[in-house]
Amino acid sequence: MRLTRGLLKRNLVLSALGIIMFRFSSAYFQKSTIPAIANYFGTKGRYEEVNPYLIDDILSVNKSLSKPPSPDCRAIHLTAIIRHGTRYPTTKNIKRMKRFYSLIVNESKGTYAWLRDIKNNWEMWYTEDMDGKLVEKGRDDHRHLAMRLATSFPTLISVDNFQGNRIKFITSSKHRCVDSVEAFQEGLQRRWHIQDTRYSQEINDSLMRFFDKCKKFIENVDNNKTALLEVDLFKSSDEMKNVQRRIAERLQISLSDITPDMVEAAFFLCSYEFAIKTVNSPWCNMFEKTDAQVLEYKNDLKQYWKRGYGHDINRKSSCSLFHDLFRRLDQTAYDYRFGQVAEAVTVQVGHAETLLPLLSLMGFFHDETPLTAANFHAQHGRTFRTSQIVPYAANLVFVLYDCNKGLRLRFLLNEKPMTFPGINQPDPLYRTVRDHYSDLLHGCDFEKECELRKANRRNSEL
Ligand SMILES: O=P(O)(O)O[C@H]1[C@H](OP(=O)(O)O)[C@@H](OP(=O)(O)O)[C@H](O)[C@@H](O)[C@H]1OP(=O)(O)O
Repeated sequence: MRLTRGLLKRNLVLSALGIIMFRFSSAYFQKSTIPAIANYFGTKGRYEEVNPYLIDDILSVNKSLSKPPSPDCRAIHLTAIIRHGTRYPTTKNIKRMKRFYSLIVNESKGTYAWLRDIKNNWEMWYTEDMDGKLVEKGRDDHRHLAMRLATSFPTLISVDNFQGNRIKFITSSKHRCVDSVEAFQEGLQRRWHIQDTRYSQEINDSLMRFFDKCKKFIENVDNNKTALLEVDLFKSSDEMKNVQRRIAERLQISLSDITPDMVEAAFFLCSYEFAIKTVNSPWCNMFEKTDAQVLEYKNDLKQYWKRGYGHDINRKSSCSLFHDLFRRLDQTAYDYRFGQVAEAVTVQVGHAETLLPLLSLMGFFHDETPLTAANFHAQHGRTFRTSQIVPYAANLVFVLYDCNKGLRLRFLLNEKPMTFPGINQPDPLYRTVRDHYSDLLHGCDFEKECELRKANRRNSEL
């Protein structure tokens, strides 16, 4: 009897050790497939790099998220504004990637092992029809996000609310967003083990692609070649020239062939192979950390001047989404006081260029010194770092609570609590937030902000 008990104990200890070793080795393996430059991919970065704990357990949640501000508080509404999941490159970048790959195959004389690997074992598998479509990993991004949010906010993201049509879905018309919403709904169905009752979604580009409807943005930024002057200046900066020179030397290709666009195409190949296939491909060995920091800054300059603080109209074009958010929160506050909350949850899916202007309008990630081509070295500590703000499936979550002392508003970015700029307390009273943004709430009129002045209109009519 004692012998059996001893054997049982030994087996239990051995199997526990086996589980620990397996988890350690699989976590180690997963981490070892992560390129050293994975934190510099900007808007082409994985969500997992922003929340590394998800690498070990994709359904892991931060318990503090679901803890109400105080025991007397009850969550009454949640709005989530989410970027689509991981996608294929756009056609523009697939063309560049193809050009660079053939340059390597036909011209490179370099002898690095990773270079031989690219030339002998890697095949160009991207095709132009992929054009930014959602990939399977991108569906998983949204399925898992839905499951985590349902775990964190079970009284709001619930079967009853889902089947009672109190969870509303709104999306950009782009296929990557429509497919992301469907994946989000699949995630909820899996979480609750319910059959495939595909939920409807509202396609609303006025909300999720407001930048396409803002004449002043289209005229002054989208179609204005000088709007991204700082990006162009940085592409011919010494920092970029040094990256080009180092890449040309590693590849043993003429420097004149290694343009900034070609270097970025190789950088994107590394980021897409990793984001789509979770492969640390030989493309990543082409870059050192210093190269990646320069290419990250180039992308941040593009986002800053096209979607962020660079031009006022970038953030003003998001006035429609800003007002829509606070209209929903106000409506919930009213419904809750006088009856049942009709819309417990709103899930809105858009793009990096949906989230960044809204974050800028609300004052998040505002560096004292503007990002320019000339201050790359001074901006190493910048807060406007898209790698940390808008990876695939990035999400802004606003949760409204009813508490004894009044309504409170919690804000989470990528499942991390954030304080509103200028309101240095977590879960502030909702009226404090409304007071803080009163100028925007009483102004920020989309039609007025986006109206072309007569002079501009005369030019655009010429
Ligand atoms: O460099 P690409 O062509 O990938 O740029 C895309 C945008 O991707 P991002 O710059 O954000 O990585 C894409 O944004 P997404 O959030 O939908 O991925 C945008 O919709 C697409 O039009 C391209 O932006 P661009 O400003 O037109 O280059």
